[in-house]
Amino acid sequence: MKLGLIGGGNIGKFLLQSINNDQLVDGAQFVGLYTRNQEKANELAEQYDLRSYQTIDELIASDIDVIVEAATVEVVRTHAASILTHGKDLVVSSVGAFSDNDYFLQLETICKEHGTTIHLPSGAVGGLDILKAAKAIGALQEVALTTTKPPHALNGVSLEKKTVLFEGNAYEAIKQFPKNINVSIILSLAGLGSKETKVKIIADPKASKNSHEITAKGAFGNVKLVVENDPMPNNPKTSYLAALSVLSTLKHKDQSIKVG
Ligand SMILES: NC(=O)C1=CN([C@@H]2O[C@H](COP(=O)(O)OP(=O)(O)OC[C@H]3O[C@@H](n4cnc5c(N)ncnc54)[C@H](O)[C@@H]3O)[C@@H](O)[C@H]2O)C=CC1
Ligand SMILES: O=C([O-])CC(=O)C(=O)O
Repeated sequence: MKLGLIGGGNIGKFLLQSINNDQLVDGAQFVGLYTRNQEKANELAEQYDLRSYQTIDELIASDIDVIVEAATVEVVRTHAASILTHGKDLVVSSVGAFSDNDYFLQLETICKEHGTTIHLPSGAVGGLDILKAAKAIGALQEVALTTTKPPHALNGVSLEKKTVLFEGNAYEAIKQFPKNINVSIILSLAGLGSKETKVKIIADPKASKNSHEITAKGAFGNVKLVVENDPMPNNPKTSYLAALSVLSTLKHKDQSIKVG
């Protein structure tokens, strides 16, 4: 499996190290990369033995099977359709790009026309299996997410006390916090949609972890799940689990037996 990477930040570098160096995904290798900073791109290309491209379009046109995005919501919105029409599968980190249902359906149609697949990893949360199972018979009634992070992992403002920065639905949350609340959109996609998924974002100067509390109820009963994430060393905004989940998606992509 020949992989192309967009984005050479935290998640991108973790994937390069895990796949090209540590060979954690059988038969897979990153062979091409685009990231915004060309100097950085060339350094990574040399370090991990792959080709760096000047534009995303050139990377898309190259001889690869799968594009892995680890950049921004905007990059996904701009390039996903082109990636899929070029016959490449797409693995997305910035799942917030799928907050709009019409856009989601548009891409689904493109996938069907071109025989391609979009993979959306669970990211820094869990519990998607429960939401999907309950939704299958329309038995899901309510989903809410409360995300608590230290202020420096949110808007960077220094705060003396715990402060609610946002309260509303996932659709508005990702507009205001595109680098912080992708998790609300994966929960929306598994469950009730971005307009019906409740979100609260709290900055807590005493917090050392990125925590996500998910509650849901329906005909199945109810669930409460708290994920207390350690941040990645070089980007406190991103939890380690988010990077692990992208790696896991790649590891299981073509497996014959699917778990969950
Ligand atoms: N699904 C989830 O649960 C989570 C998703 N994320 C999202 O994953 C994405 C990647 O996260 P990190 O690696 O931690 O971010 P990062 O900020 O460390 O790295 C982003 C990389 O993308 C590059 N970039 C920015 N704009 C670009 C453009 N227009 N074209 C190409 N490259 C561009 C930057 O230069 C940087 O190398 C972010 O959108 C982040 O919000 C992060 C955590 C959890
Ligand atoms: O990494 C996390 O804990 C969550 C995050 O940034 C996001 O969902 O965008």
